[in-house]
Amino acid sequence: MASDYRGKNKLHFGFRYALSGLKVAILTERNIKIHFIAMTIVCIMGFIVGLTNLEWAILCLAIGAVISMEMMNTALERALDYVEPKHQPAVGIAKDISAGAVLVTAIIAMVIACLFFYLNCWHKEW
Ligand SMILES: Nc1ncnc2c1ncn2[C@@H]1O[C@H](COP(=O)(O)OP(=O)(O)OP(=O)(O)O)[C@@H](O)[C@H]1O
Repeated sequence: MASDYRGKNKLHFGFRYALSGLKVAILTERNIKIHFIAMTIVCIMGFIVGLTNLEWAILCLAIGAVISMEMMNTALERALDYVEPKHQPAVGIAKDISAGAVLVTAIIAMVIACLFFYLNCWHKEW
């Protein structure tokens, strides 16, 4: 389909490939499924405690950052597995750093979510 992609429908095909990547990531990656479940729980809790518009915007950015980072981590892992299937310390370090980036983003998102829930539960005039 390379010729189609290079043709006038480039934008359409680019979007289709991106959606297909998202679908593969959700279906095949356990961690991404966990992130989506966590996102659903956080959103339900957000509705329950009544987050403000600004809090929702910040939370959406944090959730988007975690899921995007996990997808980039998956892409890197797959590319490295293809390029270097054998055990190679440099590959291990690259994968660990990439996984560390996901962890940092996920911790920050969790802190933001906990802070908003705390502020809305204990410091709100009901
Ligand atoms: N080719 C390799 N050479 C050296 N170490 C590797 C290699 N592949 C994986 N590792 C080590 O094993 C760890 C797990 O790698 P793997 O590719 O299995 O990721 P994963 O467990 O599927 O990660 P995730 O849970 O994020 O999908 C890496 O973080 C790295 O430390």
